[in-house]
Amino acid sequence: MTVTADPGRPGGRARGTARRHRGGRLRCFLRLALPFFLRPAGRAAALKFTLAFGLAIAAVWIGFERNAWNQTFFGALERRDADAVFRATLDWIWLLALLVGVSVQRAYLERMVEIEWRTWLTRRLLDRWLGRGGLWRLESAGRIDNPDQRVAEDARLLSSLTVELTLRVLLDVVELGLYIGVLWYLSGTLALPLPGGGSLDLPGYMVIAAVLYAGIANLVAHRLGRPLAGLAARQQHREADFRFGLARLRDAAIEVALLGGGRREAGLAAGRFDAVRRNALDLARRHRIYALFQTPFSYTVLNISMFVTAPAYLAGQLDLGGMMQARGAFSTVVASFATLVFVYPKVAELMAVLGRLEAFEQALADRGHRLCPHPAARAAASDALVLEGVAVTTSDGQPLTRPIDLVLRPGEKVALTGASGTGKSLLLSAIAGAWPHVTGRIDRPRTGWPPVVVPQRPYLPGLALGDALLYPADGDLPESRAEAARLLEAVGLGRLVADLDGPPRDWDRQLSPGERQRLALVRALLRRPRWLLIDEATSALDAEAETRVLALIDRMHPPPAVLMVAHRPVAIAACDRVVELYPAADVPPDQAPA
Ligand SMILES: Nc1ncnc2c1ncn2[C@@H]1O[C@H](COP(=O)(O)OP(=O)(O)OP(=O)(O)O)[C@@H](O)[C@H]1O
Repeated sequence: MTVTADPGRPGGRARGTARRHRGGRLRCFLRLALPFFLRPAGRAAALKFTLAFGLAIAAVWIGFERNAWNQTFFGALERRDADAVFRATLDWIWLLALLVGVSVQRAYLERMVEIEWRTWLTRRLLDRWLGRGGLWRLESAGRIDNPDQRVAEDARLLSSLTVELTLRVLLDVVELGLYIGVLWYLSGTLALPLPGGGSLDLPGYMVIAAVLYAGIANLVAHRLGRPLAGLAARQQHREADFRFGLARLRDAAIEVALLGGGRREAGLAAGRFDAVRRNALDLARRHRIYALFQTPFSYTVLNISMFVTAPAYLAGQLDLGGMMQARGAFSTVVASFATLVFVYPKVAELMAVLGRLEAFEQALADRGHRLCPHPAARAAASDALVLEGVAVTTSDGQPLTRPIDLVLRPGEKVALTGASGTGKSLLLSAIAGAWPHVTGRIDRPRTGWPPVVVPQRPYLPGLALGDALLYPADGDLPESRAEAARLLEAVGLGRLVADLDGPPRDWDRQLSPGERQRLALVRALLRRPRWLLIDEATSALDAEAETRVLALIDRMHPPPAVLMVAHRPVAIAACDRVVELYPAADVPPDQAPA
């Protein structure tokens, strides 16, 4: 979770959305829809959508038939015609069965389209976020809040809201097309008396009235409902913060228990939930304001139709039956044309979702934060890692370390030391290409690069041990199984050999920090690195175990070149030489007063 300014709050947009421009959401929508619906799987989904639309129209037709059925049934009853009543009853059963079948199948097809599109969307976002280095790029830049929510929740909402709204609007268009001609015909020509005498002939006046009435209603809906999009975006943001906070607690369960922090965590989580609640209240208030317009509008459409059709009846253009028919047609035209009034809250939610996805896509596409390899790095002419005047800076360019020169040749082992917080881990990350804020020149060796890195915090995915030791490669262990077993024995984890082919386990929770560090080293050595960057990877081991584990590196053929961040004598002694890193603020030793 990167806490950024609330989207939705005036003047408080998330940084990732700051460069949003007009039409951005539409372009983002097209980018997320067209490539799917143009490919074969998407075309099949589009076909399903078309079928769902056809079934929705069929449901409208069945509705008409069921309406007409009333006349048949009650007419037969009135005539006391038992045969006709029986036939009408059979019709009723048949129409009901048809309606159930059509409705169920339509809903199923809609779900299918949603799932297929969401699957494509999710894979696309996962690939761009995780597969192409976006995860660390976005996290390190702090550019975007809750990317996990954008992948999990926003992709789901985008597909379901779009399918639902598109179907609804298409049906409204069909109904509008069906009824507008009927209404025009029934309207006839109204002679409007003019003040100075004479009259103005107004053809299709009911259509004009319906379009004006619905048009104004759409405008009012837009005006009243506009704040809903911002509020919905803020709600999604806060819900995600709340959920992420709870999920992160699960990783720190034992620490919270040992610190006795349960009550405090409950308070903190309640505080985050309070932000959810406050915005939910704002949202509810805005929905109430909106409903104060939408509800009377829905209820009065039929009544208004009475007043609109009455002049034609009074002028003798329509009989009572015609007026009733015109009322139905007028209401349908208004309701279809004023579709925005009915769907605005969902449109606002869709806008919020699109805004979040657009910001996510923009942040992912921002090559300004591309990390691997960073601009300072280039391939060396020689087979050595060469650093010339390299200094690490903060993301806003403040120097953290004094420049350093270093040449690391194959098979050499160099310890990188310095006070805590100097920037040793960041320098290692910069060499590996993961920290872009660096000055000076880094020449990567010609062969054997990229390096294998053993980070300070060992990360072991919750896979079977064999797979966790292959990570990030994806394959079978058999080739290196014997080697893995030998290394596990060598680092004192022989008891885990049986787990190599065992079920997935949560290694991060079930092993001690020292055991995890040893596993991380085993994993690194299994990759037979030529260049090894180690960040205090034996800090949790006792001196004897540390010596034993580090000796494994020397026994490799050929031994890798090692740059190792180290604080402790055992690790430093295992290296050929020591390079010290100083904070930028320190006075260089040669300039220090005697
Ligand atoms: N992702 C980050 N974003 C911003 N600042 C960071 C980040 N990681 C580390 N820093 C800051 O950069 C400085 C150097 O951090 P670094 O982890 O490189 O220190 P270190 O020398 O490895 O420390 P230690 O020996 O305690 O592990 C610290 O002041 C730290 O707060």
